[in-house]
Amino acid sequence: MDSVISKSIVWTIAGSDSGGGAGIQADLATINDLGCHGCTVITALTVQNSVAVEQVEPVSVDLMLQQLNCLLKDLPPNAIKVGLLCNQAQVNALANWLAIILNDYQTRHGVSIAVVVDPVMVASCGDALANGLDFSPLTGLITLFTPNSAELSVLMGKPLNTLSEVSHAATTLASTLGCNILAKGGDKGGLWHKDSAKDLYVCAEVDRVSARHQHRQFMLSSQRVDSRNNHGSGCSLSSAIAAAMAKGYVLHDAVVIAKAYVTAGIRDGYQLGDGPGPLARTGWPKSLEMFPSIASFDDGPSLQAASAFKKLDTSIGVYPVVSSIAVLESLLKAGAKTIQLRVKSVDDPLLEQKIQQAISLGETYQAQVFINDHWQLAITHGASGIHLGQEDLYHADLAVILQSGIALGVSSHGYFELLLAAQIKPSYIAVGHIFATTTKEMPSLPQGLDRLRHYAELLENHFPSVAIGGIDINNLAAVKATGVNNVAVVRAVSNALSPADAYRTLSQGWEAINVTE
Ligand SMILES: Cc1ncc(COP(=O)(O)OP(=O)(O)O)c(N)n1
Ligand SMILES: Cc1nc(C(=O)O)sc1CCOP(=O)(O)O
Ligand SMILES: [Mg+2]
Repeated sequence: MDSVISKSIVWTIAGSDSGGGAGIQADLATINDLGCHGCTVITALTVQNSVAVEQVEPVSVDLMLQQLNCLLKDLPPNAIKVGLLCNQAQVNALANWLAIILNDYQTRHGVSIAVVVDPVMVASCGDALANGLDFSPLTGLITLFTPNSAELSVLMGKPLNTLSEVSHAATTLASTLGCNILAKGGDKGGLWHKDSAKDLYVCAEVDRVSARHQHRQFMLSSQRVDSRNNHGSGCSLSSAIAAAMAKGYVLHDAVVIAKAYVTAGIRDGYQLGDGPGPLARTGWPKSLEMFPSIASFDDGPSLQAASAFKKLDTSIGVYPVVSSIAVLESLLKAGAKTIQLRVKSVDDPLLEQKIQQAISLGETYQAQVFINDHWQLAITHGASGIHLGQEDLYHADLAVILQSGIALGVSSHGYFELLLAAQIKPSYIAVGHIFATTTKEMPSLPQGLDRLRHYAELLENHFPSVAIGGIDINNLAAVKATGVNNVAVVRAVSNALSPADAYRTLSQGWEAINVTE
């Protein structure tokens, strides 16, 4: 019997690099390395090695369209990366084709296909590949456009020497092309920095991410790797973004995954010819150190803490999140040593009283009581900890919480938010929602167990991890098998006939599950 392997499909519409370091060849290496299947629509044959581009021969528009139509019949894409387009006829034809196909997919299947466009103009050896193209026919069809500083400058028709000039240009381009922009700073333009590889991410509108992270500009900085073996880094970055989106990651996550992938690839890159060598292929990024730091590049606050928040006194295990003081007390009696009070009604007249009672019960039962959201009241009444979501972080005074010596837990929903949370150096990081939940409306989709495994691995040896969302006795073993350290539960305990019994069963179940490597 044929084995059934389900792989996301990424198309790369780009030029062949006979030297194998960039173009279609780098795209395929990246797409395969990140666990997707790559299909190619070749726009040009380039005659090049690591030192020079000797010839560029565009394919005809007809041949480009034949490749697109042939693939569409049998291997439809989950995401598309566009690299070298050689002439205006190719841009126009691709734009017309995409306009019909993307619209058709949206109407017939309710699916939007991500399109990542890397406007290739110059090879890493410095030789020109394409020039003077007008990308405006692609307006409204692109998810992310990824020019480097030199390309952005050509597109805007003026030099961009400072960060604010780059930001202004990227914002203008985002609005004219109707897309998000990743302005890359690797090429010694206005974003270049000798110690860090900085990219400016201009988020216009991104599906399924917190409203807090929309319409924002972020500076993504990775440690600059001092290597000239970076041939194909732009191609690898854009195809890695497309691959991550094909796997269902939101754009914010795809961008940081791709940046980590390229940083690791340059770190281990190697020389083959006399010019810049290719990136190493290091697989799905698993080490937190490879990921960029994220800073606001607009009027939003940058999430950084001067030092680490208090370490947890004990490991948590099953972490009940409750709204009722009666339930909280019954769970403390049943042996819960870490618990959260989560009162969401904004005008609850008993809010402060409930917080005081919860904290005092925690003292009675020698348990850590975390207070959700209400950080000032938590400090005033001496809680063990505070839990804040990504949105809450923008209202809270992290310096004051740090100074109070109280533990801080932070929520995250994907790689981007996990990195923001990690920058604060909290006491634990929660990742959610793992399964569907009715407890709370979420902008994001459920993360699922495969992603939880990635997050748990990324956080290991850095921060305790907590999984939340739809966790109950039926999926407890599968959740623990991901390597996550703790689980937070709302309905599985609070909606039970006896919350105390439900807690005991979950907690004993959790402790009894042996996780083997
Ligand atoms: C352990 C844990 N994880 C996540 C959350 C959710 O926090 P937040 O995103 O701020 O949402 P609200 O709970 O405030 O609705 C949590 N409370 N606890
Ligand atoms: C409060 C909360 N925060 C989530 C997150 O993903 O940040 S999911 C969630 C609800 C969890 O409830 P239940 O265990 O009933 O599914
Ligand atoms: Mg909150």
